[in-house]
Amino acid sequence: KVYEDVADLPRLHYDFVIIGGGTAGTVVANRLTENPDVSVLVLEAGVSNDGVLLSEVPFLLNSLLGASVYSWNYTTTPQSGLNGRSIAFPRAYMLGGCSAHNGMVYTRGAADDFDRYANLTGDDGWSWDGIFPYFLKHEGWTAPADNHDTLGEFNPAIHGTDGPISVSLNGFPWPVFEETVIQTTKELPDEFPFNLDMNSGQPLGVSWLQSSIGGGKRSTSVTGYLAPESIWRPNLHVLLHAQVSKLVNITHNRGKPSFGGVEFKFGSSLFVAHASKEIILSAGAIGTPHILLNSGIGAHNTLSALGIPKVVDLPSVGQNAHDHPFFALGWAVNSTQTLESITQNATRAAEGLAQWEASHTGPFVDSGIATHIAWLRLRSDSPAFEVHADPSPGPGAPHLEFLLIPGGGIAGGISTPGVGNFITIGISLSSPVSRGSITINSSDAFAPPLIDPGFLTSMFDLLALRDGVALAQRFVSAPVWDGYLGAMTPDLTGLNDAELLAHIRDNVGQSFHIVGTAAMSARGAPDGVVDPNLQVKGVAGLSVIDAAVVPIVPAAHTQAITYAFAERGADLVKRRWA
Ligand SMILES: Cc1cc2nc3c(=O)[nH]c(=O)nc-3n(C[C@H](O)[C@H](O)[C@H](O)COP(=O)(O)OP(=O)(O)OC[C@H]3O[C@@H](n4cnc5c(N)ncnc54)[C@H](O)[C@@H]3O)c2cc1C
Repeated sequence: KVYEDVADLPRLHYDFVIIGGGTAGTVVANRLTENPDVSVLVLEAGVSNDGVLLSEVPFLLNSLLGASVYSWNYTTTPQSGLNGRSIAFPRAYMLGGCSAHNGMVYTRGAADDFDRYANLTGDDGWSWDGIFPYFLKHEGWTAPADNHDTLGEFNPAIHGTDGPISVSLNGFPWPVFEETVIQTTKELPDEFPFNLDMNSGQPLGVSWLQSSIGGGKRSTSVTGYLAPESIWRPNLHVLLHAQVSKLVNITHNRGKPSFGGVEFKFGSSLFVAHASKEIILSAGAIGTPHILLNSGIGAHNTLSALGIPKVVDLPSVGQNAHDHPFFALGWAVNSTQTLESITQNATRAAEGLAQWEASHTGPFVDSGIATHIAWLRLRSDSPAFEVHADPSPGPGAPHLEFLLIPGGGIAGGISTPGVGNFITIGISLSSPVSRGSITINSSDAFAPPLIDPGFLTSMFDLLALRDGVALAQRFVSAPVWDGYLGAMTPDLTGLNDAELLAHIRDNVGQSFHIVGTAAMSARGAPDGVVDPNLQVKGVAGLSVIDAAVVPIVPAAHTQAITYAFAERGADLVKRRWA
């Protein structure tokens, strides 16, 4: 049951306390409470997602991201790689976490990404073959909202059909743009080959977009994992508006410190929830290291300077923060068939929403983020490789991602060229070298952490994005774009190299895929925060199960890996307590 008031919560003692009811936390809560003898409390700082239309309707994504009530409203530290800019850093503040608040793009990454995790951790369970069953387990493939013929748009053999998270192809067509993209794969097949399904572990090429949407509605970790059949289990309690500050009640268990309690604030009062078996941190790549640091788990020097009592010296906590830097190119087009036909036409927008409300069909069933995604490698003679060795995990993994968007002014306000009709190629660096950190500068556990994703601090990242700009221009140079494509907006064609690099630094944003801040590493490795079983090193009875454990960001948007890792993480916890 979901509780909105701590006074209604039946008790404060449970077998497991899960911190964060987000993408991963709800998966773990569901799986652990499949055993009726196990009791679980989920503490979620944010608000309810129940009936939040902005979250349910895929096309309202921009408004959702603009609504401060559903966000932690973070801002990064000044980014030296972005010419000193600080950028807004949205993170969901609601049940379901980022799954209720994200762009819904569903991509798994390259098999090479996962095989590298297996090598790094010495645990084959994190390899592509080890994780693949967990992709199938969480996924429930669903027909698109318009029930169009999907033959040739995906490979059914690699998708799950019975899992709780709906995944589908777009359910509203943009035929002129879609045909132009597909024709490009025929005219430039060596550089931009068609790939039937980018989620096979071999993503290279151009594929149709897949999203966590079912029946025209956003599918979230709440609609999937806290559906009525699980949320009414008597052994599962979820408390909203409960912000965790730190772990408390230290004892010792076989020579290791162990925390028996979780301190949280409800209203203006502090409470402690007790876990007799394990505390599971699922507060995400920002919240998890923040709570660890507040609890005395981190670099001793930093903690001492702030007067936080030291519990375990784990210098990797909060380090290794990284995301995919994102940059967009836009062009005017000679067609009225773009997203602007809705976003710049109040009558059509109102009709679209009314159609969605009546039948869950029409343009509002999709996010508008893309029709296709291209995953591409840099040329082997790229100047980027002169400043850094190839950071990609193998030849089957991309360096760059293109979101192919039938409009401008898309999610997050990435490109807002003004009145007219536009298309956008969103360029994201899939294999960033830059690293930053999540740190604290206060002993007040409720003070926000310092978020430094370290964007473009490596020259490799800047040069690779510059190659991305050239590749995007190459993409739209295929003959099929003649007569359709208008002027580039803003026009970068006249910039010299130094001006282009400066323009990239001035305009790069995030992809919202931060990971790595409580990274897993091999047992006995000097770095890392959790071992391959996701237990915090040097602490008893404490695990991390969320995107923070991913040691290197995959060439993918990060919700699919988070679901899959959470499913495996839940299995590991269950096995420990079987
Ligand atoms: C704006 C945005 C767009 C995105 N778009 C996509 C996309 O299109 N496709 C994709 O694959 N991925 C996308 N992502 C990334 C993806 O959604 C995340 O990587 C993934 O959902 C992270 O899951 P998580 O469980 O680690 O964290 P979250 O889902 O963020 O869950 C953490 C939860 O913990 C709660 N919490 C944090 N601190 C505390 C505390 N102290 N006390 C109590 N509760 C706390 C939070 O409120 C939150 O509910 C996007 C992310 C964002 C922010």
